[in-house]
Amino acid sequence: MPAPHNTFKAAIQNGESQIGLWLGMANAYAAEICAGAGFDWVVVDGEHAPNTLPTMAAQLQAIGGKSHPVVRAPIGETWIIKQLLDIGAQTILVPMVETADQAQQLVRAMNYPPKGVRGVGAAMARASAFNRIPDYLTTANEEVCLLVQVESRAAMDNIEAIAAVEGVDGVFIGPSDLAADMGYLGRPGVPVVQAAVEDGIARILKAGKPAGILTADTTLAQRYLELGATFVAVGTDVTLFSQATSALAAKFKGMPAAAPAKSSGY
Ligand SMILES: O=C(O)C(=O)C[C@H](O)[C@@H](O)CO
Repeated sequence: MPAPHNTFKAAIQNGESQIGLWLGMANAYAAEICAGAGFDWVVVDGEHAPNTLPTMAAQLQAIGGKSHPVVRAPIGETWIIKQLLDIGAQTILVPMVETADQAQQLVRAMNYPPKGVRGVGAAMARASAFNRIPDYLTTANEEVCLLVQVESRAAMDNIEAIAAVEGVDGVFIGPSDLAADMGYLGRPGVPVVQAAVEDGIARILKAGKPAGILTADTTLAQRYLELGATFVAVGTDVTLFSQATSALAAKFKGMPAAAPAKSSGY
């Protein structure tokens, strides 16, 4: 019995659009609700949400097979990736990747020897169904999926080199951090940033790798899909919840509905 088949990895490799939602509430109940909404993938965010390994594990259990969980590491450290894989994440999103060397290190972190340096602890790991998947160790490498984030000018300059690294399964553009690095903090929608994003998507695709992004702007999301982006997240649980509760309170309290912050793009 092999490691679970990574349907998300297969889908993006086949060019099948995957629509996602970002999870920032760091809560298993909220994750279960969102996973049942119908999104192809959901991001358990270890970078910007108040998550710990136990909270991320609980969310993976709650999500179950309702949607494909993509777990974002807080940073691309080998030991962190090892722990995320062991709690059962098969698809890992790593922020702030700027060079091919970094990407190569991340590929090694994702894979068991001899391909990589992932530590062998599967006998105690949720990833192996607590040692109930007899062939986990010999099949796991095929089913992990590494998504790297390019979100700075330096990273954008290196897109081809990063995408060319064998074992990088997708390249995600981070528009908020890219805008900040370009001098447009909080303004990912300005034309010069959008031009860089569109150029980046085209170059990722030309390099033969799936492209991904996050935007809560429906028009932009459709544009990115038309440009060929494959894994596109179209909102976050936090923003949806915050805006819906504010609007409901305003409706009954006779308050003016607060305009959602335009600074994030999601
Ligand atoms: O820089 C970005 O944009 C991203 O990395 C995506 C979102 O901002 C994400 O960080 C939401 O928390």
